[in-house]
Formats: sequence, C-alpha cells, structure tokens
Amino acid sequence: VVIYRRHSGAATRNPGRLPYPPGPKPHPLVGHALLIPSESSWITFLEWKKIYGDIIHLRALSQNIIVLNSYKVARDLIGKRHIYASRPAFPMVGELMGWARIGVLTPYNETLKRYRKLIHPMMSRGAVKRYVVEQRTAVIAFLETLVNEPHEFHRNSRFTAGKMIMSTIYGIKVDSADDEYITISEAAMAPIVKVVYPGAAYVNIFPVLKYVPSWFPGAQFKRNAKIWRKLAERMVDHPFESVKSAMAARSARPSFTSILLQEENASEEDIKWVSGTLYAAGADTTAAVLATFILAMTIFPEAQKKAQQEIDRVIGSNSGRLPTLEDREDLPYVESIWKETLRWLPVTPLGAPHLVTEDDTYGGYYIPAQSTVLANIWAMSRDETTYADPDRFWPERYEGEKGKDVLDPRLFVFGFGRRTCAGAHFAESSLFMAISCILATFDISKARDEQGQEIEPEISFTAGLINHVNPFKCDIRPRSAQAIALIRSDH
Ligand code: HEM
Repeated sequence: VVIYRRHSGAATRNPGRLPYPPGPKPHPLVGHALLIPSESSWITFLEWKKIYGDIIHLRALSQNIIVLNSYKVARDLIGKRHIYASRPAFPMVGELMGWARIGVLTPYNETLKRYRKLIHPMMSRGAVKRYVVEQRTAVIAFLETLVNEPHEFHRNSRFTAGKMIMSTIYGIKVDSADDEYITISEAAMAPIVKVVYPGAAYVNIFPVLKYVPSWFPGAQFKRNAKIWRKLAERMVDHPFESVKSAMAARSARPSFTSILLQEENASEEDIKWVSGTLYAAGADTTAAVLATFILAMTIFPEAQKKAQQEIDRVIGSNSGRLPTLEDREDLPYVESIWKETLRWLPVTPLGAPHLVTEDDTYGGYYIPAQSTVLANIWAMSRDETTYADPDRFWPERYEGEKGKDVLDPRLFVFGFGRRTCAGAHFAESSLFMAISCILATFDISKARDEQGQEIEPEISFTAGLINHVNPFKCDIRPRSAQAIALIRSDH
C-alpha cells in the first residue's frame, strides 16, 4: 500500500506516466536498501549496467537514487541541466559529523554560490600559477624522500599532498608526517570518505536513526560521529586561526587564505570553511593519484621507459635540470601517462553525489525531483567502446590520429556541470609536475622476494569517496648519481 501511494503521488507529477529507469527488483518495503553495497558500490553498479543499461533507478526506502553509468548520460543530465547542481542531505557526514559546511557537500544554495565565488578567481587556470613555487617545493621534497626512504613512498605521498595543500592554502610549512596539522587532518578525513554514499551507513538510508540517543545500544555510529565532528572542527579551525595569528604578527606567508582575508570582503566564517573545503577536497585526492601513478609504473614498465626516453630527449639527461611545467607541451607521452593515470583507476569513482531539484525526463524515463544522482565515473573509465582493454594502463590509446577520438578522461574524472572539481587546474599543475619529475629521476619496478622472484602488486583499494590503492611493495631507485644531485640542488 505504501508503495502504491508513493507511485501514485509521483504519477501526478509524471503526466506522461513514464516509467522509472530500470533497475534490480526492489524489496516491497525497503526497496533496494539492502542491495546497495556499503563498499565499492560503483563496481556493483557497473555489473548492473550490463543488465539494466546506462541509467539505473534504485530506491532506498523513500529515497530515489539514479545511477548514471555512461559519460554521455552524465554529461547530458548533470553536465547540461542546472537542476542537477545540488547535493542531497548527508545524514551521517553532513548532519551528525558536522561537515555540511564543507563546500563539496553543500546544497546549491547562496552559501555555495559565495564559496564558489571566492574559490574561482584563486583556482582558475591562470590563477593557479601563483602556487607553482610551493607545489614544486613539495614535489622536490617528495623526490628527496624517495631517495632516502623509498619503501615509505606510500606514507610520504600522503604527507607530500598534505604539505603541498597546507603551504598553498594556509602558507603553513610542515616538515614531518607527524606534524599536528597533518595528523589531525588525516584523522578527520579518514571516516568521512568512508560514509558519504547512501549504502555506506545505515543512517544514510534510514535518516530517522539520527534521532536515536548516543547511549542507545547499537548507536555506536552516533558516538563515533561525535568524536569525528570534533576532529573535523579542529581540522578547519586550527590552521585558519594560525593564519590569522601570523597575519596579526605580520609574519604570515602569502596563501589562499591570507589573500582572501586581506582582499575579499567576505565573512571570516566563509573564508574559513572555503579554505577547509580545499584542504579536504585536495589533499587526499592528490595523495591517491600519486600512489596510483607509482602502482601503474610498477606494473607497466614499458610505459615508464618510453616516458623516460621522451624526457631525456626533450630535456636532456645531462641538462642539469628537472622538468618544469614549461616543458609540458613538449612531453606528449608524459601527458598521455597523466591522462591514463586518471582513467586507469579513478580516485573518485562515484564523484560526489548530486541532487536533482525538479522532476525530469530522459530517454523516455521519469526522474523524480529530490533523487540522489550518482555519476559512475568508474563505469565511464571501463567503457570498452571508448577504452579498449580498460584494465590495461596504455597511454598509447591517446596517440596518433585514432587517439584524437578517444575521450579525454579529464572530461569525467573531475565531475560534471556546476559542481565540477574546483581544484582541477591546481591538480593538473601539481600532479603533472610530480609525475614528470619522478619519471626523470627514478626507476620504479616490482620488488623481489627473498628468492629473487618479482612480487606482483595486488590492485586493491581502501574504497570510499576517495579510492586509495592499498599499500603495496615496489622498488624505487634513483636513475643515476646525477639524478640525486639534481634533486638535492633543486631542493
Ligand atoms: C586529480 C585530483 C582530483 C580529482 C580526480 C578530483 C575530482 C573531483 C570530483 C569528481 C568532484 C565532484 C564533482 C561533481 O560533483 O560532479 C570534485 C569536487 C571538488 N574538488 Fe576535486 N578532485 C581532485 C583534486 C582537487 C584539488 C587538488 C582540489 C583543491 C585544491 C579540489 C577541490 C575540489 C572542490 C572544492 C570540489 C567541490 C566542488 C563543488 O561541490 O562545488 N579537488 N573533485
């Protein structure tokens, strides 16, 4: 009866009586709530694509969920129709854990518009040039760690990303992975990225659970949320207060935050949360891409060799310098490696959830207002009609005449429409720089066991909003004594 009412209610707004997009058979009471996996749901959605197609409808109790499994559909809907620009409520992360003010999760409202107005002029293609020196400092420091403690590359890639974002966004220098700024942020981010999606926490599907008192048996999620909320607030407050104190003492280094505080007529609260947003959205994604790149180089040595030959040819192995962003146009193969890194194992496989705010129709289907809309970036990266043999890391797919027709993964890995990644240009410059400098100075290969056998790294993830590859073993060695000297002189 309940279901019948829901449908008949919707039908009044659905005059053409169009069907919902297809999907698995729902449970009569809870819909698909128990079918949506709590982890790596993008892989299940890709499986369902084979049965139901590029657009799927799911229902978790009264919440409609639309999964978009192809680039075309995501571009047509989220990319082109402004009614898809909002975000759903996030009962666990937003409401219980206090992250609603982080821009990535904010609905498309006046606050979000103010946030984006502050971010855009500081993160446009031209504006990110102001961060290049800080980005390079962090990249070179990362190379130094690869010389000194290559087996710690996983931990150091996280540290490098945190250091880079901390110095560009707040002008704060951090020298060790144990620095409080880094440890607090990591502790605050770790649970967030796990519990954003509908199936990842029961309270996301059954929002009424948020009213259960913390002491109630089984309400561990509420007790956790309380602790995590404090961490999130510290992550956002602590560096912001440091910038303000440094500015008062006239010792602040120029940064995203100090410039906004000086130049913009915006409230401190907005600047604080915008800065926190960039840290939250930028540090983990950057670290995840770095680790993915190293994994790709470990498993696919031919691509690495070819890129090194290109760098040696263009820059010269005896030129006494490392690649810079000015070399980018002359390094097309390294560019293809960069694109392939983003596509091979996308670090944000479901992007960030969108909300459609009005009823809509597409391809003969009805999409009800207030549906959560998920762009399955993972499925786009696995589309065999575009990317032959998608599990293979194969930069050559973008080369030559044929390569021109291959979809540039940057058109989907950064999301769609008005909520497209606000840090895409920042990521482009920092990560291209990192990738080209690593290729110029290191050989990465499979580690060997005690019998001298190569260890094949397992490809597995800490699946969440941001998909990190799990730590794996590899062998990282400087290409020459000269490479080490180059890193140290640049440092
Ligand atoms: C390669 C690295 C990165 C990838 C793959 C990535 C991907 C994404 C994706 C998929 C979204 C959601 C887009 C949507 O809703 O459709 C997003 C949002 C966002 N990203 Fe990134 N990102 C990366 C790096 C960064 C960096 C370095 C920063 C900041 C310095 C950043 C800042 C943001 C912000 C602020 C948003 C929220 C935009 C909004 O909701 O309006 N990202 N990113």
